Amino acid sequence: MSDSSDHLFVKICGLKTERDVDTAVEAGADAVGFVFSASPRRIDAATAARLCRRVPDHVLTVGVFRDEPLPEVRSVATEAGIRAVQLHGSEGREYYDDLTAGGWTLIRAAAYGDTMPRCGEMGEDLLLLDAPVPGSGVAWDWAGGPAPAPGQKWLLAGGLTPDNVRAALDAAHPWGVDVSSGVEQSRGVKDPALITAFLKAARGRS
Ligand SMILES: O=C(O)c1ccccc1N[C@@H]1O[C@H](COP(=O)(O)O)[C@@H](O)[C@H]1O
Repeated sequence: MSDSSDHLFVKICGLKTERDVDTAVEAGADAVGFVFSASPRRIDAATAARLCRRVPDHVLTVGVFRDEPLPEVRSVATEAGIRAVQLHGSEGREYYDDLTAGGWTLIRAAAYGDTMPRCGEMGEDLLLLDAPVPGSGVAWDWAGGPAPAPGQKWLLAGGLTPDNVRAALDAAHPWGVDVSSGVEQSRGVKDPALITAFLKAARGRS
């Protein structure tokens, strides 16, 4: 993961095909995400393993989970060969400690709400602030409330698109962004042109 303060980290999530992965990598994504939870984007560990083999080392491979049992998370993450685990449910501290000990980078997803989480308080490496329903394509009020304290590593997600990502960055100043629905032609089906447009817009090259 790049630690450069002027580099915007961009994760493209919910990839299911070789074309999705190749497009995201060629467009300059820093991370690609594979969903292992109930979702139109869900893939199995064997498919993810095949896709991960196409991903160069400088791009982080992330598995997305939501309240699956810890042994299942470990087993799927191992078989898929992903390097990071993103947890979206009410997973306890034991998940973070166990998976950190196993060598995975941990991303903790939290819905934006009344209490502002702090990056690292569960042992995670990265915090992700999302809409209440993950993967719904619904945005939250990025500009309307408090953001994590400056200097924290956090990703903004929820309803981002090539058209609104610049405004979201200007309003919330996250360390990085994460998108799924906003780069799809239909629910669960990625659009290569939208993936490329999102990367260009996020990096200010539109
Ligand atoms: O994408 C899903 O279906 C999903 C399912 C379960 C947990 C997380 C999921 N996706 C995450 O949601 C955001 C992106 O949301 P959006 O579609 O761009 O609004 C991202 O963190 C995904 O990893």
